[in-house]
Amino acid sequence: MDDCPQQTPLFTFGVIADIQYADIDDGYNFTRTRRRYYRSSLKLLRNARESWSETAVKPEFILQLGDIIDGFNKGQGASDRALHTVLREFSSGPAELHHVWGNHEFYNFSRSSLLRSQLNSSLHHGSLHPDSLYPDSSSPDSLHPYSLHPGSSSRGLGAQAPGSDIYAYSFSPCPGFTFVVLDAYDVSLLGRQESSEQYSQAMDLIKQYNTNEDLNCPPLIEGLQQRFTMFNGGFSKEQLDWLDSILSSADEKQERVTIVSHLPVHPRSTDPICLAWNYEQLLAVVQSHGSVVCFMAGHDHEGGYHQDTDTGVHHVTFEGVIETPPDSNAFATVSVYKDRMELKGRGRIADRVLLFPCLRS
Ligand SMILES: Nc1ncnc2c1ncn2[C@@H]1O[C@H](COP(=O)(O)OP(=O)(O)O)[C@@H](O)[C@H]1O
Repeated sequence: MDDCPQQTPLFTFGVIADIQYADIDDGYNFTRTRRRYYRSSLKLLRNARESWSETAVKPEFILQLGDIIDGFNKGQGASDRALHTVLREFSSGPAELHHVWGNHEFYNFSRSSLLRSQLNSSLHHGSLHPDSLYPDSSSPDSLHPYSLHPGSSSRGLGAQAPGSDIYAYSFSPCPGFTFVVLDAYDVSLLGRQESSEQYSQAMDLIKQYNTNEDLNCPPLIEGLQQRFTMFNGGFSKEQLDWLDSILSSADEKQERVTIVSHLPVHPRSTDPICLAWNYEQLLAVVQSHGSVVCFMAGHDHEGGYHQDTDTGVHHVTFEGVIETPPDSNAFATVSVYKDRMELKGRGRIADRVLLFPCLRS
């Protein structure tokens, strides 16, 4: 009997990426190779939400992997309205939300307003109030997420990244399992004030590789160096050190960890133009811990998958809603067992069984 796969999941969760809603006509990606369905993305989100509401085993939480609304909203003065529309669609869903931040979050909002918004799920997880997207902007510092210390709650919020404004935190939906939300634009030209030290450092870094006047234009047309564009970013040393400490603790407790980020970090799980700037450093941290089982990302709307041969870690890049035709879908429901995760994809997203690698001591 022991050899029979366990049939009842310990818990389930939903995943959706790159909704990029805007109340505008369809368009195309920059190279005009793929259609973007800006209004339809809301309908596909509704399909996902209805499916999650109707399933027998309700998801414990939903991972929204970033780019929830499109940057075009900003030019139309529609950022708040579009975000409100999308969050209202989510709010009737069955589960708490964990939001990841992507480049389009920063096209619409400043980092400081994001930290105070509903998109900071380390503050708001589980309770959506779409009528108050922007809590009082003079909210007291006591509301600031990083006033919390690295903790060890068995459910809900765990540790949060140090530093004044890094949006990264961990949570544990079930004993033995930890999820880590990473901030892939911690080192970036996006969301950083031009007068800031962080902006200067990001500019120094990108200019080592990209000499184009338009830094959104990749430095090369192929190869890994393409990733040094302004629509990507990376992880600071503080965030990497924080992740390292979270994973050390998970190793000790023999937990299984899933990391989520807008940007993918494995070159074989994505078009290299979508990789995080310092993906090698992130992979090195993951490699030095046995607890990580999966890395989930968005950004590359075509999706991708690779199981790292050294670590056994599954790198899943989810197909984006925005480039999914209205008669299809792009969301997933993941059932977690003690030895595996079963990913049930809908529409463009493939089904996968993600067996956990052996625990390393
Ligand atoms: N090859 C490119 N050259 C110049 N600008 C680009 C290029 N690709 C994307 N951009 C610009 O970068 C920004 C982000 O691109 P976009 O396709 O919207 O990103 P995403 O894939 O996250 O939706 C947009 O302003 C877009 O015009």
